[in-house]
Amino acid sequence: MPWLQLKLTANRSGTASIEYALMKIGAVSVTLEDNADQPILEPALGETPLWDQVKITGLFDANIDTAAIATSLQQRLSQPLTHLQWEQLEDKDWEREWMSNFHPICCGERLWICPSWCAPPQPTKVNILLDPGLAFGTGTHPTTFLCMQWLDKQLLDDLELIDYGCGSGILGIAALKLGARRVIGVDIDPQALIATADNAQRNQLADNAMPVFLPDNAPEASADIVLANILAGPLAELAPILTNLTRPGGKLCLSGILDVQAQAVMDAYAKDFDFEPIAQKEEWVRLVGRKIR
Ligand SMILES: C[S@@+](CC[C@H](N)C(=O)[O-])C[C@H]1O[C@@H](n2cnc3c(N)ncnc32)[C@H](O)[C@@H]1O
Repeated sequence: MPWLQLKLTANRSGTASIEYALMKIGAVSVTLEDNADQPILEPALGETPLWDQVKITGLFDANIDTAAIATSLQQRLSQPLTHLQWEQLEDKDWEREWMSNFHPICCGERLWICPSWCAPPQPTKVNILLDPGLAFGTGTHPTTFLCMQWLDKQLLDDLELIDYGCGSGILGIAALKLGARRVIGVDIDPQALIATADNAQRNQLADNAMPVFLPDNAPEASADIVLANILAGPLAELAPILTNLTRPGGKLCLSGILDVQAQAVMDAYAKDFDFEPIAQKEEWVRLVGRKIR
């Protein structure tokens, strides 16, 4: 079934009321995007909290009366709306749309990520077979790639790791296939825990090699390496927890951080960690620190 998208732009102050009005008049979803190529910055780190100009898209069933919807939207708002644009959107299997962009990826000397439906191009390398399902983590995103590149260079034999914010389980599974003894996966999203368990099985890992937990149920025992690819704000907030989970002398690998946010995140961990030089891919950085006490 095709859909209709109503597109319009608004300034920052008008966005919330338009979003609310669109939902009230029957939009099945509302999407907000930056209209001026400004980075997403998080208020917790003292940066600009929102974009100045926002592109708003309301998604509607194709059978609606577009003129009636536009009138009804305008009646709910105090500011006049201009440049309303309707576009048809063909239906697709949206949950699986990303699959067409997911190809085998080489992450260094040893490690490859392969979609579960592809034959590995280098069968003798360490291939991670992956179907992220509805969870984040295919390696196509720079934040995941930076962590995979780091893991590729580590000697992990017999080490214990924690993959905090495990998503598809990609990082923990890679660590296990590179020789780690055990990885604990933690995520706030139950879908991620399912995806991680499925991917661990797909990669023929032993049943108990990567147990997964919601944060409240996660074991408090520390590990040799803690990986966390989340976002700068949550990483800064999680500093006490991730610090406790890293053994003295152990390493913490943080990703999901924009270059402009790196210092603020390092500051949150500075008391307990010595950081290596920052690695960067596009506007994203990876921070690796050794726990000094
Ligand atoms: C960017 S994805 C990373 C997934 C995967 N580790 C990777 O590197 O591709 C971030 C994951 O962290 C999870 N997450 C976000 N906030 C969290 C929190 N406070 N505690 C645990 N997990 C969290 C999300 O549900 C998501 O699965």
